[in-house]
Amino acid sequence: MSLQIQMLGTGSAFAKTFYNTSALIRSTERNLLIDCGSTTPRSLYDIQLQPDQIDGIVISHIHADHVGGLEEMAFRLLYESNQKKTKLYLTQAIADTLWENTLKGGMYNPEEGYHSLEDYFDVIVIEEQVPVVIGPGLTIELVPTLHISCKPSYSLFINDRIFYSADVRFSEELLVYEVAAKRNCHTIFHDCQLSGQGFIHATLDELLTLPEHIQQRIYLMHYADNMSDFIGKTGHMRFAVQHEIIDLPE
Ligand SMILES: O=c1ccn([C@@H]2O[C@@H]3COP(=O)(O)O[C@H]3[C@H]2O)c(=O)[nH]1
Ligand SMILES: [Zn+2]
Ligand SMILES: [Zn+2]
Repeated sequence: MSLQIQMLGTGSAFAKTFYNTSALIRSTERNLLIDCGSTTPRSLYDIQLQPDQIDGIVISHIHADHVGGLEEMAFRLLYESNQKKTKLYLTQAIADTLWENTLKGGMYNPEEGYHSLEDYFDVIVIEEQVPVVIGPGLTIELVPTLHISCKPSYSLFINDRIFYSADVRFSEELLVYEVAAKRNCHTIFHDCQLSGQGFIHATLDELLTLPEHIQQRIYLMHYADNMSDFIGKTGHMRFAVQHEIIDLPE
């Protein structure tokens, strides 16, 4: 079973030379999008992938750099792809707030029969910390992690062996004990704030405190436009490169 991840974007919320951080998991039978930020539809256009070629979208939290492209995806499926609905994987906490506080403004249209998230997406509510089968050889698990204290936010385990942080504060406990020791993840995609204090994201300095054997598994993502100033200064960690396709071991 072949599994690949293609980084659709590797930039922070405010980056202008990189798209918002988002990834495409490509398994033999499924294309699963992790997050769909404001710039994600443009990135999909670059790689010649149409919205109707995406089998599902999993949402980590509702900042615009992670969900700002959902309205375009849904409207294009509706008006350009014969009312096709894509699967939307999220927790109940995210589902409630995503519609009421983010999408309803542009998408509520009772005259045409569009009242809720379910009118646009095939909504699949998933429990926290319960692996869900997406397709043959592909499972995901959403685990609650700390980003903005008042907002629900999740990181992902893919097939239990790949960790994708989305947006999190640095947590040595999570990375050393859960991700590395307990789950023995071979590949880690982690957000990285390159400079300044990390109030809501992991900073490069914090990630550099991790042991070498964990750093070696880390691809840095969600970085700012000055990323090139930090090439060679990331210890044993690599920068994920936009649009690169990474083969994931079994
Ligand atoms: O309490 C807050 C709320 C937001 N912000 C900024 O807005 C951005 C929103 O997307 P993000 O989560 O990728 O990154 C966030 C930060 O850059 C912040 O610094 N502190
Ligand atoms: Zn973000
Ligand atoms: Zn965020």
